[in-house]
Amino acid sequence: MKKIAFIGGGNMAASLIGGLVSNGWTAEYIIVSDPSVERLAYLQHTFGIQTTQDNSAAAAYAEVIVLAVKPQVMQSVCMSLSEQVGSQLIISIAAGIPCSAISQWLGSQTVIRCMPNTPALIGAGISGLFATAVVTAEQKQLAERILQGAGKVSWLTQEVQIDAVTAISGSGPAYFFLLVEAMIASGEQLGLSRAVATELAQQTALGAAKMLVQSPHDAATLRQQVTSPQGTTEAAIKTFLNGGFMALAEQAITAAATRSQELAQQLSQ
Ligand SMILES: NC(=O)c1ccc[n+]([C@@H]2O[C@H](COP(=O)([O-])OP(=O)(O)OC[C@H]3O[C@@H](n4cnc5c(N)ncnc54)[C@H](O)[C@@H]3O)[C@@H](O)[C@H]2O)c1
Ligand code: PRO
Repeated sequence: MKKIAFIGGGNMAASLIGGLVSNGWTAEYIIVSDPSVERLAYLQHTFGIQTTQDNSAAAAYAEVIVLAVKPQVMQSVCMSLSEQVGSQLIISIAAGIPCSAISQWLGSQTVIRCMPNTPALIGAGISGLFATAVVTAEQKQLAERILQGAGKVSWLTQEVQIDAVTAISGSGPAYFFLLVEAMIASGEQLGLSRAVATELAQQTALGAAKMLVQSPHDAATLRQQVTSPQGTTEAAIKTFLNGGFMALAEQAITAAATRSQELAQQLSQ
């Protein structure tokens, strides 16, 4: 078991820490640094881990450093840690920041870039991972063990693929939440109470997601199985498709990937 430091203790760090602890990682081997005293108190209370406001102390303690601050502060955080970084494995979860920038700011080549997603909080996430050439097979295994508590892990062969991962699974939960918001609003308009519309939409999302992962059929077949000829589903699906749903979804997801590339250009200069 390795000592892990999380630099930044926000939502995503808490999701990953929750996964680690519930998978049996010793809480005393995890330290998190964050400027917010309240946040640290919450993390300490919830997971029993060590906490500090001093990023350098956390980095010096650890064998693995997980960079979990917002992309906009990553440069200053990394540069202030360069003295403490030696042989540790670095795992960055920041959107848009390339390994080359992190290596340059920290003075370390041993970098894995990772794009998790918020279902990590309940162990149902998926992370896309890219390792630089110097990262060993053993270090890749260690990164997998750290991230598996949060869900599945998928290795990428080219760093540029992280932009697509960000657009599909990183941002993806928000697309489903948006559809559920629209379903609840429509349910209310059609005369249901908000509570009933919410329960119907939530359980439908859960059932559909479970079918997607458990059924041998693909999404299109599952959709066709709900859609009776000239029935109610067909009326809705036709309205979606005639309104340009497929093109709009592709446009939206491409916008996320493009934004990931833009962040990489802006934040790594
Ligand atoms: N939320 C997501 O869906 C998601 C998904 C994948 C990747 N990410 C990436 O994860 C990273 C963290 O995102 P989040 O959603 O957890 O954000 P967040 O705002 O919840 O967490 C960021 C944390 O960093 C702390 N912080 C700020 N300045 C700091 C400093 N100088 N040193 C140490 N800590 C500092 C903040 O107090 C905060 O607790 C981002 O880089 C984001 O791109 C987020
Ligand atoms: N949340 C981050 C963003 O919106 C990265 C993927 C999900 O930028």
